[in-house]
Amino acid sequence: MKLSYMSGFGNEMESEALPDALPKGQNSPQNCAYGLYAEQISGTAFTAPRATNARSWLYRMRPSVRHTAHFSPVSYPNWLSPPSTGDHDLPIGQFRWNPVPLPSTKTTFLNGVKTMTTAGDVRSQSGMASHTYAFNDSMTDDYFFNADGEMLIVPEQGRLEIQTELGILEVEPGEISILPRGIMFKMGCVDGAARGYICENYGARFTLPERGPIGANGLANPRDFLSPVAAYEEKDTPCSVQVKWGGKFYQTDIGHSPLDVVAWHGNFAPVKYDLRLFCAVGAILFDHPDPSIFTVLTAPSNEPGTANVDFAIFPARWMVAENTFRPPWYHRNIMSEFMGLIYGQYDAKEEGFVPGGMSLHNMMLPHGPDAEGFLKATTADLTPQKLENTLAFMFETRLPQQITAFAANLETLQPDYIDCWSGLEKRFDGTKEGKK
Ligand SMILES: O=C(O)Cc1cc(O)ccc1O
Ligand SMILES: [Fe+2]
Repeated sequence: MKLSYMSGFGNEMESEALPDALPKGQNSPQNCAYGLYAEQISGTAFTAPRATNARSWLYRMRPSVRHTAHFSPVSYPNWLSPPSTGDHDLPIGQFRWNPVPLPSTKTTFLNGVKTMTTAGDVRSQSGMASHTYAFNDSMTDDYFFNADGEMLIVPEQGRLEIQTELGILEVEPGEISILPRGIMFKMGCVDGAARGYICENYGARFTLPERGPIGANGLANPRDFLSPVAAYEEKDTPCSVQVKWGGKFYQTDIGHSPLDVVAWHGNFAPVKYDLRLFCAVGAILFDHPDPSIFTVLTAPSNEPGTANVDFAIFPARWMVAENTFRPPWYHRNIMSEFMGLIYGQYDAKEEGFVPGGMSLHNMMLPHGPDAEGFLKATTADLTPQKLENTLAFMFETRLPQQITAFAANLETLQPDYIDCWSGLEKRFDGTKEGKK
């Protein structure tokens, strides 16, 4: 399906699926056109500063409150939120997993989300969770919203059709989407099966990082973010709305589709972004900058420069640095790094980190290129070289990430991951050249 989008990040947009469905010059007229109800959804406190204030006005067939009186509990046992309880004796360490297998039975998105790590506290609205998803069945009469946080969706396999209150997005591997907190949607899979990653952000919303001396352009450019145009679903048959709220799940019945928004305006809207449009900036003489140079989106905490969670990528790019160890240096990091691979090969790992796979290098735990990668990088001819067909990413948070029991027991966990560094022998032998 060829879909239309509106361009920009965080700017005011407006869209109507029927002519003149949007009120002119005001938000809440005595009567809205077409007999629609006006409803505001706010994504920040009413009084948040203008720079961060986010809300949208929705003109819909029925107000969202038109559902049965009760929310009854439902269970998605593999979708977890922090703080993790009872998991405190889980091992720390460097972890790497092969991809979760695609489901062999009919599985919808909500059943296909599996939490790998959690950080912070969902109820105090700080921290994040890293999930994988794998599903093969589209949601039809059930809809979902996440009151706990926004969801950054990173497909690795299979296109997604995400029908939201504000319109429809199609998102393919190489693209990402942010589904704001509270916005209702149903998730469809276009290609039979879909797999990928989710960062559920409980803190302040993702925004674009400051560019500092980089200037007014580069990195993720705002015009490349796309929001959907209004598209309503008129369906007057029994449906169900599932909710994630306070780390738990609930459902309520509703006699119609909640995606009945005919027109909307505002700056609180789903977006998608093609990571291949990221304008990478890097070293053009020697060394390589910290990976923060590849930050696509950052969700700030109250401590300046110290993100609740950053989303960084390692895209195709030229490597030109002279007399330089070009892959990531060995490091220990106060922030904790959950990584995934969308396609290709990551330059710090010669093997073992595969598309759909995941790794976790937690707070202050050492890591870096594997032994083979080290050998290759220290003997390479340092001509300009293009890293082609590669796209890895990192969810990096200031908080430690606790792995879930699901992740610790996943059959795709690589028990011998640590061995990828065991070939890094002592090369010091008292001579300046070191042992070869
Ligand atoms: O661990 C990783 O592979 C990600 C990473 C890359 C890099 O170039 C510097 C630091 C860092 O954490
Ligand atoms: Fe790292």
